[in-house]
Amino acid sequence: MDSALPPEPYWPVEWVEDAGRQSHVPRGQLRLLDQRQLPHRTVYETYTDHAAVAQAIRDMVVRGAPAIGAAGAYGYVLGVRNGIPREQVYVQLLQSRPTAVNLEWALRQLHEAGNIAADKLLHKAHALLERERRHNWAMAEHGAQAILGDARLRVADRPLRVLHHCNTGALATAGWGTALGVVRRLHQLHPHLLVHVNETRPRLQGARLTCWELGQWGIPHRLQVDGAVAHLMSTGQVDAVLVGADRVTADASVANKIGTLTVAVCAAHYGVPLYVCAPLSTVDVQTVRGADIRIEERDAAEVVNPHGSAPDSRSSFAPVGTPVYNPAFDVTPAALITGGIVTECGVARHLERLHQNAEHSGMAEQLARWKVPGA
Ligand SMILES: CSC[C@@H](O)[C@@H](O)C(=O)COP(=O)(O)O
Repeated sequence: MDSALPPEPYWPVEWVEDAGRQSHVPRGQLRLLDQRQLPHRTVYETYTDHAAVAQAIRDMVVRGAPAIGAAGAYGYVLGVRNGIPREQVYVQLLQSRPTAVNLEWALRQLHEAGNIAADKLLHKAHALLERERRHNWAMAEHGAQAILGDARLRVADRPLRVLHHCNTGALATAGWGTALGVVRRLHQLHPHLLVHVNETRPRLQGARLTCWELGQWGIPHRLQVDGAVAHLMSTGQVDAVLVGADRVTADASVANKIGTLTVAVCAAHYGVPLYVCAPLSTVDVQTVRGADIRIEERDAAEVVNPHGSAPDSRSSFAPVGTPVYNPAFDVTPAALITGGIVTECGVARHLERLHQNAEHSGMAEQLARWKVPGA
């Protein structure tokens, strides 16, 4: 496999340099693809201050754990460039969304670098994004090989059928993708593939974004409502489940988009292997148990109106004023992750290999404390 990540037709998070001469003050702006408008409109917005970036993350202009990490890093650069106190910039960005650890991880890389100049911070943000993209690519290879090597998944006379929840493609990662990155690589190696796409209520990341990306990549797919999962599995229509993660704790619990736990329970019940695909930047060993993860609760409008705007009597599914509970994520315990956790260093069933390959010295120590399913 070529080690260079192929270019994407679109970059959801990108720093755009201003024309003109270089200076020690980083010129340029952050450009985000407004994911709220997909699949029908491809609109880019530009950002020159950190508060607007924090708002864009909150409003899900950009979403997906690694992508909000990258956007947050560039937001931090903008804040420092604009002379705002670093602590204020850090806290404001950090508070934009609480569950995905990648945002905190990326912000800390910059905030803990000390009082360095904004142009040096910009280099760090670029390096961070490049590294995430490379890791996605490595993860795709590990995941695809693991699935092709999984004896339970050897099918000859029909497509290999994988189920995916939410969106974990290039849009969610600012690069190749995590779980969908594995799907992309799998499709290159084994084109006889069908992806069952969960629509992913309430924000419909599956229907709007995953179907859009799979369509661009030419990967066969079919959309279903989230409630169809048990039926699909009970009728033998799913060979494996692939999902991403927003935070993986020390006990290998996985926070991911609401509905993942339902998929995992069904998969375990019907003996369908479930793979979680996440870079090590999503592993948070400081959080010991899944129950300790802070789950973001979002606005009621998202549940009663698929476009998320304040519902009126015409746009609301439910009677106006209906009380709503809208947790954005749930937590799947390690016992239900029956395939493994795919990272850029290998599949977490094989802990020894993870240690050997861990790129960063500190990571090996962290992984030693990480209890991995099946290890
Ligand atoms: C590579 S993305 C992994 C997760 O971030 C993804 O599965 C997810 O839950 C995204 O949630 P979102 O609320 O759209 O940001």
